[in-house]
Amino acid sequence: MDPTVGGRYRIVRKIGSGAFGEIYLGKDIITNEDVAIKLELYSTEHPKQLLYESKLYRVLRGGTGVAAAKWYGREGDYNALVLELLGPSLEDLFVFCGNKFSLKTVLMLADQLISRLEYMHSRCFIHRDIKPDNFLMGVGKQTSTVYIIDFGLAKKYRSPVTGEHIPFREAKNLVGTARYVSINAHYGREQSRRDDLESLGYLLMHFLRGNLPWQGMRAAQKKWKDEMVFKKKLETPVEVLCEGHPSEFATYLNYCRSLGFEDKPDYNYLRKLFSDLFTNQGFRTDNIFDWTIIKFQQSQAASAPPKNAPAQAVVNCKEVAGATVSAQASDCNSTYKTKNLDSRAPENMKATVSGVVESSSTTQATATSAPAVDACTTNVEGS
Ligand SMILES: Nc1ncnc2c1ncn2[C@@H]1O[C@H](COP(=O)(O)OP(=O)(O)OP(=O)(O)O)[C@@H](O)[C@H]1O
Repeated sequence: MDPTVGGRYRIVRKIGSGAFGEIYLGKDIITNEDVAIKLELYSTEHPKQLLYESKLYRVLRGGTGVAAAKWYGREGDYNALVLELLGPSLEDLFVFCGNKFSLKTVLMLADQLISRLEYMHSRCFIHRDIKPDNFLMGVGKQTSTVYIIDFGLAKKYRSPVTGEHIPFREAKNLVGTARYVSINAHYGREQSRRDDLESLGYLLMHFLRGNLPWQGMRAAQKKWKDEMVFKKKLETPVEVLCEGHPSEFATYLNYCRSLGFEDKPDYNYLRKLFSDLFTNQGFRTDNIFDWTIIKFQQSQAASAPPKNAPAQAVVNCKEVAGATVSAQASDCNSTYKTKNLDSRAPENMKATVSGVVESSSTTQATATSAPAVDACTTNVEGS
């Protein structure tokens, strides 16, 4: 195909892939700015997926932690969506940091992640696929900002005009990623705001603990594996899941699980829960994440024999490592990428001789459960 998209964005190289298409590093030939270009074959089974996502980007436009969508259209055999280029995902960074984040990093992330969900919910949509791969750090001046991506499974949960909530339903197919979905989603109940927040609770515990009790389950079929994950999730009391960690995490999860289907979550309460803990721990709001420190230590080790005292290192790393992380991120995060790009193959390609292994891959919505977004887009933008 033509290496230029929309007459303005030159495709440079592939940087990722997902269930519905591939993502490329691109360059705006007018401004010279780096961009991300998401491509979907026009004749795929889900030909409207990228169009749907482009509409979500329009609905969410202008929100903190939402990438700017620059262009959407057809280019040859492809649909293309040009986006602001972002940095590494929280999954990349989690692996980079040795499959664990410190309490400080988790609390700094929690604050932003709750706000991302609150914003999306305020625009009438739920995400339905909360997982570490779907949060990316920004680049340049935004290296400390968490961005929310992948709106392929997002669903309008209320009318932007009347405020009417979608009805409660049961016997729905599982939508999302088994490892992180809420218990209600496992039961086949229609998801709402509470489910995004409960998923976020599992994600935070995953970061803190380094794993979740229902990880790594094996079964011959994905359906059975999901059942095993569900069973283990049900059998694990919140207090056991959060054992050895500050009680605020159990409070968070119990609160999410206690919400009714249509309830508006008290986002301020949840943020305060974690910000009070942050303060009580004596942490400082300095945007120094675990990966910032590791990058700083690596750059120190590479340049000179490290003689600095640890305290000195922390003081310096904000300036120094901030720049380093930024430089790496704009180079498409090669430093942080630990996964083979092709490891993002759809679930059915991951079955092994011994069966399906529990992983963090997404279960896609069926065509009927992915709603049309046009009405909301028009209304939200018109309101
Ligand atoms: N704006 C962006 N800048 C840089 N990289 C991006 C951007 N958007 C997405 N990516 C990368 O491309 C990958 C695939 O993107 P995305 O998750 O949106 O696609 P998908 O086809 O919906 O994938 P999935 O199978 O996870 O649902 C992401 O994991 C991320 O690494």
